[in-house]
Amino acid sequence: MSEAAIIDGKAFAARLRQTIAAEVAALKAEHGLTPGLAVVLVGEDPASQVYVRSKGEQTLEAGMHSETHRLPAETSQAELLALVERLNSDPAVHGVLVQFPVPDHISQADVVAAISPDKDVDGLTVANAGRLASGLPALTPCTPTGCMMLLRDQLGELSGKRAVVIGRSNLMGKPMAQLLLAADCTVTIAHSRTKDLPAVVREADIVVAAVGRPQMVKADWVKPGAVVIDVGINRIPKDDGKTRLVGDVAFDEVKAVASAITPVPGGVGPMTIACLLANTVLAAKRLNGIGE
Ligand SMILES: Nc1nc2c(c(=O)[nH]1)N[C@@H](CN(C=O)c1ccc(C(=O)N[C@@H](CCC(=O)O)C(=O)O)cc1)CN2
Repeated sequence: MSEAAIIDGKAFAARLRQTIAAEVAALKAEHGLTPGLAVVLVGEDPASQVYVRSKGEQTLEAGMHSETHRLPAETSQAELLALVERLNSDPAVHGVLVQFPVPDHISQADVVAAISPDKDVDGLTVANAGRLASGLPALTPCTPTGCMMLLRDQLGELSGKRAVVIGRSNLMGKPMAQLLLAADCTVTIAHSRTKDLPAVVREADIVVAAVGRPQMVKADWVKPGAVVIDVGINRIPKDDGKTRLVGDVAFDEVKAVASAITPVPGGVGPMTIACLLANTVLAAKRLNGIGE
């Protein structure tokens, strides 16, 4: 059997951003509407700082309004919620995102609950999660939305495929399973308590690994010909004392078995911010009564 195709998420995301920039230009010209995204970062987590900077840069590159609110780690929950409230009622802002993780003294659930569902470009509010689960139009979380785009591009029709999602987070595992279900896949959500995980994963035509355990999914877990989407972003030490980025999948061995696989880096990661821009445009259109 030949080696897996490597799914180039970086190139796909770059094309998606171009399409979004063209749509933004049309919205400005035809409706005088500039979609706006506000990103809030609390504290100085180094990875979050990089992601938030990229979000701001890519928002501007797409021709959109961008604002980044950097708050000190000691910011109280009340202060953060007051800022979210202000952004909820700011007409120049169509998407509000609070970067995670937030410091321990702040409740992530309370922050999500404060975001207006109409501006919830992370797709995390109960309203958007419920709409997705009910088959209603929703803003859907960015990383799973990006995974679906890569899967559709790779496989075309997803209906009838058996999919296993490893991980059950609100940001990734649960919405991924809902999106696959909406595409008529037969979906299993596996997690840390799943018995005989390798056997469960071996049933899948589509494997989505979002568990946060470096290189956990091995070659003998994967059905030959399956498509493997690796959502993990784990830094592991190298021999020279530096670190390198790996996913949740043992890439070098699994690529000999799968028909297609996303690399880390350069697979799913870049799709997250591209889909955030897409969600912001969608939110701006819905808030202004412009048809999709
Ligand atoms: N409010 C949110 N917080 C977080 C989210 C989210 O969707 N909403 N996701 C992650 C972080 N994230 C975006 O916020 C993100 C993660 C990874 C990438 C990416 O492009 N990764 C690159 C590698 C980058 C590196 O070297 O570290 C890749 O995989 O190629 C973009 C965005 C947690 N928080």
